[in-house]
Amino acid sequence: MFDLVGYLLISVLGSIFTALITSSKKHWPLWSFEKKTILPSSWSFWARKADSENTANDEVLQDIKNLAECHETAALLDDLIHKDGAGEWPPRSNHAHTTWPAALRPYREIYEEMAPLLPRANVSLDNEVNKARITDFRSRLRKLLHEEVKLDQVEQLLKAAEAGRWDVFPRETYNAFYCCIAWCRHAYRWATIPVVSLAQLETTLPLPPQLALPWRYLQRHFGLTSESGNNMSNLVLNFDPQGPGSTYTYTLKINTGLSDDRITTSEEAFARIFHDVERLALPIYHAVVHATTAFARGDAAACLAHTQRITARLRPLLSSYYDRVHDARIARDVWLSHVQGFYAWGLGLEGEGEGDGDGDEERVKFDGLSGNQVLLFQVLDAFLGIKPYLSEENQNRNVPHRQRMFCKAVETHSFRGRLAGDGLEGRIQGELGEIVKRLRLFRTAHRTRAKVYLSQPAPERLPMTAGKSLLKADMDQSLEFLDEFMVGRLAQTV
Ligand code: HEM
Repeated sequence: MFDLVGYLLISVLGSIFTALITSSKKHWPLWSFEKKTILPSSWSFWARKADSENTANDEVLQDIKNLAECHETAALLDDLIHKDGAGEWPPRSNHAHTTWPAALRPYREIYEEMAPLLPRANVSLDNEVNKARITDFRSRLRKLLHEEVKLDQVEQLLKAAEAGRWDVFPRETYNAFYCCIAWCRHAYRWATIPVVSLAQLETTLPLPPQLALPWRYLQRHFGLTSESGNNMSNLVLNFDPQGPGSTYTYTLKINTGLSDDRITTSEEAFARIFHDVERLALPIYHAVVHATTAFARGDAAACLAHTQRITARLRPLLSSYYDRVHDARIARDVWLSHVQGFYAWGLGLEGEGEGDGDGDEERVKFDGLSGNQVLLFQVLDAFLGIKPYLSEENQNRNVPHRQRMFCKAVETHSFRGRLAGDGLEGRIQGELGEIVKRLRLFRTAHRTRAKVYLSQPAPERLPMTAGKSLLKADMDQSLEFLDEFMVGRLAQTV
């Protein structure tokens, strides 16, 4: 009897809450939850789902949309998914270029033609040979771009997107185009893989207008200032959900045509981690939003359940790193030369004309991609109240604006410092401590593994990481320099 009454009561209250969060209330920041009001809500539904690996993504996406009117964190996550993700997370990226607007298709066809010319099985240590390779690659790419691309038509499309005409330039096509332009820019930058010291020592590099002009629009859309690509443009968006097979297809490649499949499988295994991390992170972002919202309305039980979901989901997510960043999946002796170099950048101009060489720009050094741009770690740090790893300048260069906004909101609403030490809040505190422990474990393992990969011999080049550009004169000093960042971050992870 009690069960029935209790059930009815909970159902009625649940419906009231659901009606509230799906109501047309538009001013969520003004809608503050009354402290200590316990409202049954969709939390119990999601808490029950905590163990189910296969909770459908669209249920999560719909729930985030519903919550968007309740809390700033949900609104910003929803905005990120809608605008940068083309409605999904990881972001949708349509690489079926025959479906692209006609003016954009030559870029992908040029990629197909140039990609096999980029990698070399055997690297030369002779500067003259390398100079010829670089000059030849760049002039061929420039020629194709000049002959095939109708830049005014491309610009019309980019302007249409900027004006919100996503019917003309669908967001998932925009994402794949971003990836394609980023690939072409990095290919032009290095012109031969493995990367060689001659190219590393360049300080500026005027890019062909067909690669410079779209980049300005694309970077403006994503709210970024760097000349280099980033974790999103080059890695996460490089997976096509419409490819053959049940998994996402790895699309634009660095080492096309090389017969050593240790190189090609290592390249793909490395890239896939970044896509998988975002795929597995969606339920974590969702739980972060729920836990934050539950705390705001004073519902400690719900907050605890959602915090437990984060801990539970972290294990399989971090396994995508632990299970792949080792020699059997990503071969140590090929990663540095054949994979990592492409993602670096290490030069640039910043300012008015950005790369058009008219003298209004200031010479700066843009770093390339790094794991330090991965959204998940930034969200977890923000949630735990740990200050951001990247400086504001580097965030603005490499972390898309809407990702930054979501992290900022999570940081603003971080409640770790406001919890009581006992009762349910004490248990939340304990659960957050568990997340910190897992992050510390990751950072400890990462420190060791990164060092092993970076200390492989690569006589063709100078010490460099994609995330920190050219380093010290020798590898020992460089590793020491990098270790300071990693040790420093470990010390902050408390
Ligand atoms: C063999 C591959 C890798 C190497 C050699 C490597 C190396 C490094 C180095 C040297 C740093 C510190 C300097 C900097 O900020 O750029 C760093 C930072 C970082 N890396 Fe990696 N990385 C690798 C792969 C990954 C992967 C696959 C992830 C995650 C999916 C990742 C996540 C991070 C994060 C989050 C940071 C920022 C510091 C922190 O939060 O602990 N890295 N990495």
